[in-house]
Amino acid sequence: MGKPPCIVIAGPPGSGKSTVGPLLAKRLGVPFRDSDDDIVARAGRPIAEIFADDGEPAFRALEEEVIAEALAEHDGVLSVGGGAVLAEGTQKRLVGHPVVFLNVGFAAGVQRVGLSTARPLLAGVNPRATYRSLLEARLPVYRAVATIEVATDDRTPAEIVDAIARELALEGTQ
Ligand SMILES: Nc1ncnc2c1ncn2[C@@H]1O[C@H](COP(=O)(O)OP(=O)(O)OP(=O)(O)O)[C@@H](O)[C@H]1O
Ligand SMILES: O=C(O)C1=C[C@@H](O)[C@@H](O)[C@H](O)C1
Ligand SMILES: [Mg+2]
Repeated sequence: MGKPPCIVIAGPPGSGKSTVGPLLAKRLGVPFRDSDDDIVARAGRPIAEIFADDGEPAFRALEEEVIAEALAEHDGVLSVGGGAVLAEGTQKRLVGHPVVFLNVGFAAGVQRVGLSTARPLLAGVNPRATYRSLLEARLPVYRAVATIEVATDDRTPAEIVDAIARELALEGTQ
């Protein structure tokens, strides 16, 4: 038997992918990876620096590459960067994987991201407006790639892990 498809965690910045992903992996007793960490390790520079030095298209190309590798070889939970699912190649590669969409509303999301410069997409003149339009524009994309959607507002990371584990078990019975 081949390796089971890894569980993918997607969602906008501040939805908690890097927080919930490791907790879910721990609960399931499997390894965890985060595509943003893989990118930083490969480039040897922080994400904001890659955006500034090489531009967003170069970042997106690297992102698609590290995710393709992780999907092929990783046996566990993979959190992907907030914009990763916009790439058509990644959308195709996600088919057959359980994909969890961590949804977050504007108010909770703004509070969580704190609109720091570590997130280059939100480092412009009006980060709140940018964040609002990013949530709106991406919502249908997250929903299209996801097999499970979990609301994260007013839930602790532990409660979110419980909800995902329940949904995954249900999904596994279909
Ligand atoms: N359910 C939650 N309730 C309250 N705070 C949370 C929750 N989930 C995450 N956080 C906090 O929100 C912040 C952002 O979370 P995290 O870094 O996991 O988001 P992310 O989805 O990985 O974002 P990015 O796309 O920028 O990598 C962190 O400070 C984290 O502790
Ligand atoms: O939402 C996005 O487009 C991004 C989210 C982060 O996870 C990083 O991948 C990067 O800052 C871009
Ligand atoms: Mg993250």
